[in-house]
Amino acid sequence: MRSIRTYNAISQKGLVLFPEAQYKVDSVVGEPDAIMLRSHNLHQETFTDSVKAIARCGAGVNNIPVEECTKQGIVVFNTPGANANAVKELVLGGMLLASRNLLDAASFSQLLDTNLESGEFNKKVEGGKKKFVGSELAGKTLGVIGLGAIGANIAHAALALGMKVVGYDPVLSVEAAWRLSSDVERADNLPSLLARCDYVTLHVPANEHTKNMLNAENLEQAKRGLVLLNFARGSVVEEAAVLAELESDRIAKYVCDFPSPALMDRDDVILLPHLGASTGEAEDNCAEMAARQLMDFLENGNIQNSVNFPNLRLERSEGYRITFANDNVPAVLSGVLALLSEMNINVIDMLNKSRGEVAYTILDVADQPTDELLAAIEAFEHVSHVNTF
Ligand SMILES: NC(=O)c1ccc[n+]([C@@H]2O[C@H](COP(=O)([O-])OP(=O)(O)OC[C@H]3O[C@@H](n4cnc5c(N)ncnc54)[C@H](O)[C@@H]3O)[C@@H](O)[C@H]2O)c1
Ligand SMILES: O=C(O)CC[C@@H](O)C(=O)O
Repeated sequence: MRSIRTYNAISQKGLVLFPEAQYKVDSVVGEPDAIMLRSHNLHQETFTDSVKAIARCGAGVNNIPVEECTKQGIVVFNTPGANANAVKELVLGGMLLASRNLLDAASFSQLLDTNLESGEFNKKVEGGKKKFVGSELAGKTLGVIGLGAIGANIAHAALALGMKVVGYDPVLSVEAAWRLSSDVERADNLPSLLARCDYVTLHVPANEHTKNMLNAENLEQAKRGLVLLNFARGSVVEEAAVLAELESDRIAKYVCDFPSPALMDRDDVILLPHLGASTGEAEDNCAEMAARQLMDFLENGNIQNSVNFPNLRLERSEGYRITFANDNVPAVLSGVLALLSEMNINVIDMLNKSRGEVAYTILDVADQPTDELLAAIEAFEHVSHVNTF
């Protein structure tokens, strides 16, 4: 019986995929094979030796100590793209909240005096609406910082709304570049993007390279009246710089999915409670994807959508499977293959990939691996986490 320790409210659509006869899945299991979570912070936690994998139901992995996990041989997964549509729709909502003064207009309507007779009531409605005159998105320029799953979706939706789109993503993957419309203009740096855009939205991961990527220095270059949207993480903007530019009216509105005390009680800030991925559809997608990836890893040793291990998947053929991780140094795989050859064990199929300092191998062999064989592989210098399936 394998066990999965869960944190946060994870959609049942994902959890029910684990067959009850083979998996115990709950929030209290003691020595889990894997952890499944959403935004729970794992940075202060220690992992028992039983933990082989962690699956983040979502995109951001800044709540997981990924480097430490790599050192411990724990494979960390996320679910790329699974909540991208939900975030795209909320960002469009955020743009409209800002451009049409929707929150103030809605509270004005809620507070209308119900005791007025109908003529007076309608006069109040028609008289009040002048305060909420907005502007249209069509014809305006949107800057998208980070053109991955969410950024690309937003860029395409904005083009469909008649906006011009400028993108900035110096580390864009080839696959992401293929998905992107050629109508998205490229900015070579952040000041040039900020100077051209009426709206700017951030969709980068939170890490040491993106910390305070919008800051006092580059926000000074922003077009006056900018609407800034942050549905990435609080840390990607320098909050004090945003507040200063709100004071100077260079930034007209800041729409942010990550409330903080300094941002509260301001007419020019719209705060949402980390709601980007909170749709039934996105929660289902993320949980299903995370559960499938965990099962494929725990049952077959396949790795899909890992953020710290190489991604590799080998269809099960006949025979038995051995997997192992190793430091990415020469002669480890050849040593293991020589050992198999000495023991007269036929390799049916094989896959080996490396990522940074880690390599991972899947070997399908004809004979059932004995404990001695597995121990001999584990005894190789640089090899760890030998498994058989
Ligand atoms: N508000 C929410 O609820 C919510 C939901 C989902 C994701 N997010 C956040 O949004 C982030 C992006 O999600 P995604 O699914 O689009 O991820 P993704 O990996 O598909 O895209 C991220 C993009 O950022 C780019 N990037 C990385 N470093 C960069 C840098 N220094 N400058 C410019 N671009 C850079 C990458 O090349 C990639 O194209 C997540 O990491 C997460 O923090 C928030
Ligand atoms: O689980 C959530 O509600 C948020 C997920 C989101 O922040 C992500 O990074 O995918």
